[in-house]
Amino acid sequence: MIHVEQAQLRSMLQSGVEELSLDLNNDQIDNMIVYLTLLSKWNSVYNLTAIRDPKEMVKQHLLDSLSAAPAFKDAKNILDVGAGGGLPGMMLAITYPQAKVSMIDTVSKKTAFLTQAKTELGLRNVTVHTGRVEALQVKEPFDVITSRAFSELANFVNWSGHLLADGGQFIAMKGVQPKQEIDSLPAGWHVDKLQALTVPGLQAERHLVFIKKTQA
Ligand SMILES: C[S@@+](CC[C@H](N)C(=O)[O-])C[C@H]1O[C@@H](n2cnc3c(N)ncnc32)[C@H](O)[C@@H]1O
Repeated sequence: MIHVEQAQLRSMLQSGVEELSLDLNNDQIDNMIVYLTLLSKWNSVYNLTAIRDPKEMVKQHLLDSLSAAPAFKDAKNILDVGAGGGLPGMMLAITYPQAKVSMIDTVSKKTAFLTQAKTELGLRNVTVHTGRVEALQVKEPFDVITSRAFSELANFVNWSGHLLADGGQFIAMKGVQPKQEIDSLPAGWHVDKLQALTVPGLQAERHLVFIKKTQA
C-alpha cells in the first residue's frame, strides 16, 4: 500500500472509531493500520482472507471487530477461537493492552502470520497457538472465549467449554440473529444476552451472543 492510501485508510478507521465512541490513542490507531498493511501484504501469498480491497478490510474486518470491543472491556484473559488472520483477536489485543489475548487456529500458515504480526506490532499481551481448540490445554482458563465466523454455537461451546474459567462467558460474533443455533445449544449452557451491533459503513446485520454455564 502506498503512503497516500495508508493516510486514507487511517482516516476511515479513525472516523469509524469515533462513531463507535472507542477510546483509542494515535499509537493504537497507527498499530491497527500497520496490522492492516501486514494482513494485506501476507494475504497475497497466504490467503488469509477473501477480502482483498484494503478499504473493505477496514470496514469488514477492523471496524467489524472493533464494534464488538466494548463487550470485552472487563476481560482479563481472552481466547479467540479460529482466529484466522487475527480477527477479532488482534483488534482486541491492541485495544486492551492490559488484557492477555490468546488466538488459536489449526492452519499453521495463519498462525505463522499471527506470530509475525505480534512481533512487528510489539504486542506482548498476545499468545498464538496452532492446533484444534478441542485439544488445547492451558494452565490458566479464559474468562472470555470469543470467535468470529467460526462454527455453529453448539460446536463452539462443546469444543472450547473445557477452557472457560468458572463464571466466564463465551461471546460469539454472528451475522443474522442465530435463532436455530441458540435453540440447539448443548444442555448446561444458556444465552445470557443477545446484542445487535452497528458497524460503521456496513449495512449487514451483526450480533453478539453471550453464552454462560447454567448454574446447577
Ligand atoms: C472462517 S475462518 C474465520 C477467521 C477469523 N475469525 C475471521 O473472522 O476472519 C474460521 C477459522 O477457524 C479455523 N478452525 C476451524 N476449525 C478449528 C478448530 N477446531 N480449532 C481451531 N481453529 C479452527 C480455520 O482454520 C479458519 O481459519
